[in-house]
Amino acid sequence: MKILVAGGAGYIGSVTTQMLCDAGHDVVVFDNLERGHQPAVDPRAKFMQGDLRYKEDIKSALLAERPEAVIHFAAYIEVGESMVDPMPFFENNVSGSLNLMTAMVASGCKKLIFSSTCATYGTPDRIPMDETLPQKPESVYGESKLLCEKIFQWGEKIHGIECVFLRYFNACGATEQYGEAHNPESHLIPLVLQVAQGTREKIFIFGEDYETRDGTCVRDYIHIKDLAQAHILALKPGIAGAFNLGNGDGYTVKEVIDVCRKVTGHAIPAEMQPRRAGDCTALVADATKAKTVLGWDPQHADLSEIVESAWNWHRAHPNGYED
Ligand SMILES: NC(=O)c1ccc[n+]([C@@H]2O[C@H](COP(=O)([O-])OP(=O)(O)OC[C@H]3O[C@@H](n4cnc5c(N)ncnc54)[C@H](O)[C@@H]3O)[C@@H](O)[C@H]2O)c1
Ligand SMILES: O=c1ccn([C@@H]2O[C@H](COP(=O)(O)OP(=O)(O)O[C@H]3O[C@H](CO)[C@H](O)[C@H](O)[C@H]3O)[C@@H](O)[C@H]2O)c(=O)[nH]1
Repeated sequence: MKILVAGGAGYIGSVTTQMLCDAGHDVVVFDNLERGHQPAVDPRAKFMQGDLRYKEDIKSALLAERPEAVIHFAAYIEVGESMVDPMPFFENNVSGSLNLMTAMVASGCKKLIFSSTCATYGTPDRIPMDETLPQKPESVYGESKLLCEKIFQWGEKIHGIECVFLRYFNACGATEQYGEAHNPESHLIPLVLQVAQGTREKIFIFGEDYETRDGTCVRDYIHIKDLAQAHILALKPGIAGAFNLGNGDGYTVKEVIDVCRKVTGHAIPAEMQPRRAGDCTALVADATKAKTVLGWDPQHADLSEIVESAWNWHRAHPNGYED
């Protein structure tokens, strides 16, 4: 298939592009490079620099390329940042998505796969979390993603654009070629690995007073190769709706740091800090629907293996994509 990947120069987009190319798809990456890296774009894909906030950029890209499907990763992604400076999240995530859907209608593209998130649920009433839970986001980031889902649902109903919402839990890990290089970095595992690499003195733990087994937040960490695989499966005609993507194993922040200590052999000093605004207590997936409907079969569920893949990438690329 011919596929346009919006945000394909970013972390999850780069690995998904790599795996789409491996599977023989014809890929066009559309990215403004504000948070992504051109060297992270698989050379087998065509690269187009453009910004979803500018209607004409995406409309002309879709009219020129006429992809059969769009995979949409392009967004601002940090929960903490969204609680300090909220409006850019609505501008980029919501109006960018609105412009994308408008351009898809104009170009006749009938399939969208959207990077949604477990942050759209907020702290759930029960764990593990399936797709029937109410969506009550606790952060601006989560709210912005929920608004996108709603826009896309109307696009599906009225314009017949088949929409898949992949609600990821916490993406992590790397392939040999592509890994996580956000600047500044905010995600737990790469920050912990920076301590092991000696570029950061210690890791701050945001909150020790949550109602969890050791007081720190619980998350479900999922390898980006497994995430990427779900996008490929979701391309199949007839697949639509929301799918939670996680392993179903919850790890506290302290447990993640311990796994990183074992993998790296580094002591990794940690210091307690107050809670970070917008963080939910515990988010763990029930991915039964993805397994049964998509045929999704995650292959890299072991957290030590995930951390090891990230550690290998960071050691091979100590300056991320800046070399
Ligand atoms: N990383 C996670 O754990 C996680 C979890 C759940 C959902 N998600 C979602 O997955 C998607 C990808 O996340 P990521 O970690 O790869 O993020 P990322 O920041 O690495 O990648 C996002 C990419 O989109 C591009 N982009 C942003 N706004 C753009 C715009 N207006 N026009 C064109 N390009 C634009 C950036 O330059 C970047 O290359 C995001 O939508 C995010 O909300 C991520
Ligand atoms: O220096 C740090 C960084 C993070 N954490 C904690 O580690 C956990 C994971 O935090 P991340 O920043 O790595 O990930 P988030 O769970 O905040 O967010 C990720 O998953 C979300 C869904 O929950 C969103 O989709 C978002 O895009 C994606 O970045 C949280 O409890 C956070 O408070 C720390 O204690 N110290």
